[in-house]
Amino acid sequence: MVRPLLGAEKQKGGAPCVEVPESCVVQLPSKRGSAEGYRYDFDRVYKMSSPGRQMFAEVVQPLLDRFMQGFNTTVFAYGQTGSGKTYTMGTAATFRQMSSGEEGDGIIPRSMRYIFDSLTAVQDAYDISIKARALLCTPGRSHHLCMCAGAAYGVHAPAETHTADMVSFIEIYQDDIRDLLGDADSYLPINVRESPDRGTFLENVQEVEVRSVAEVARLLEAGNLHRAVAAHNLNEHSSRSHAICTLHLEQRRRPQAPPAAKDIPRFLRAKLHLVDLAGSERAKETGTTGQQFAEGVNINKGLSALGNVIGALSEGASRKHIPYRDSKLTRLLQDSLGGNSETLMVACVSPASFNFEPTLSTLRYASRARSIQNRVKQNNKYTPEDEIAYLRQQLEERSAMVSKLQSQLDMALRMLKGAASPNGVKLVLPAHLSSPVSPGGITSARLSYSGAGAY
Ligand SMILES: Nc1ncnc2c1ncn2[C@@H]1O[C@H](COP(=O)(O)OP(=O)(O)OP(=O)(O)O)[C@@H](O)[C@H]1O
Repeated sequence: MVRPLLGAEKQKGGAPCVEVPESCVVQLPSKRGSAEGYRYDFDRVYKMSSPGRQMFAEVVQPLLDRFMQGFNTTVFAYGQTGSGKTYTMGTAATFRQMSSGEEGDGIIPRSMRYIFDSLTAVQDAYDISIKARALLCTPGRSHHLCMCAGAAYGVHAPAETHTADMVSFIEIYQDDIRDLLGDADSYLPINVRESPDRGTFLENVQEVEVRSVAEVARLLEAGNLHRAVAAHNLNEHSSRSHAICTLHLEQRRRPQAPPAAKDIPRFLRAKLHLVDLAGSERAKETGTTGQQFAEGVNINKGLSALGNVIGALSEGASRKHIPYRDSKLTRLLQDSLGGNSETLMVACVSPASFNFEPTLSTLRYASRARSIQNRVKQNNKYTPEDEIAYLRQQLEERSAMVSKLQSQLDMALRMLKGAASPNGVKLVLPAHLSSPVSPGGITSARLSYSGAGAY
């Protein structure tokens, strides 16, 4: 993704130096100005101010379709500070942008709307219930698709399935994972764990249930308020952490599914990581000191660990050890980088001539990543433990709903009993409703009135 030259870059004397001669090619001039230059081929290159709609339709949407068919998916933006990662991902989208839809929207708002719309459309057609959960935790125009072939299903979540989403939104700040929507006072450490079924996952993160784009938007907007951001010479709103928004989707065929739906997988589970990395930076150019300088050092350290993992993976089977454990970022993205995930890397670059070196480095980085071949599989294994966890969750949800209804009814009854009627209306309650309501009272409660006039 090659963003436009910014006003501040023009003022600094920057001239455009990135060429896009074809839709899949990026060129940089040679450092000495000879005709040779540097040329890189990618799956697709965008050079425009509002690439959102086209880029989403061409490269993100097909991945989301696979995600809804049970394949793990990752989209991550990489590039130097100020190159347009947050803009491209749409990480800082407000509630309004996320839920209404605008031309300049980035990948995250578009993805959320697309996923919920797709699931809702299927629900309308087939009477499917959709449920989402939100889980939150701490810390170009060029891109590369590392995709592996796999059997695709024509329709995802067809008739009579139950679906559930869980979103997590975290930041990794100075190699510390922080829950962006969780309880800031929580003392429980957030750890990266691994399991054969779930791959890498986070322990001790809060889960919040969501059922619509609006609910996810509200959570992500709130999470963004907690994200570490600061101004420096190259970006007024520079992200000081890596942000990872994760959506977990589970689809379960209903027992009463019609015979036509019997050949669809009984169970599908997949996770989608949407990652806005902090940008690589040089203190000489950003002019950072003190705390911001320390942040920059940590950002570069995490990115260098990521570079080492990509480098090792690009060597293929000859490389036995992949240094995932060198940083929390690479541990958390282990599946995305070299495991069971279809991954899209969006390499963001500035066109300004004075950013030549970081741009060249980003293109080299993306070019190496392009040779990585992941092995993906559809996640459709359904174990007895899954069934137990599902039933337990259903039970907890229903108990919570009953408690909520009880307290609402108790409150309403107290208000009714305490109110004095101006025209002599007397409220008569059944005896069992005179005291706080029992669970059985919810279905049997009836209010009756005696006396004249409306209350
Ligand atoms: N495609 C684009 N069209 C117009 N402006 C853009 C585009 N991409 C980025 N910008 C502008 O460039 C500036 C830097 O973008 P952004 O904050 O997304 O960079 P970043 O790579 O996330 O930086 P950092 O790593 O410091 O967080 C912002 O002012 C943003 O509005």
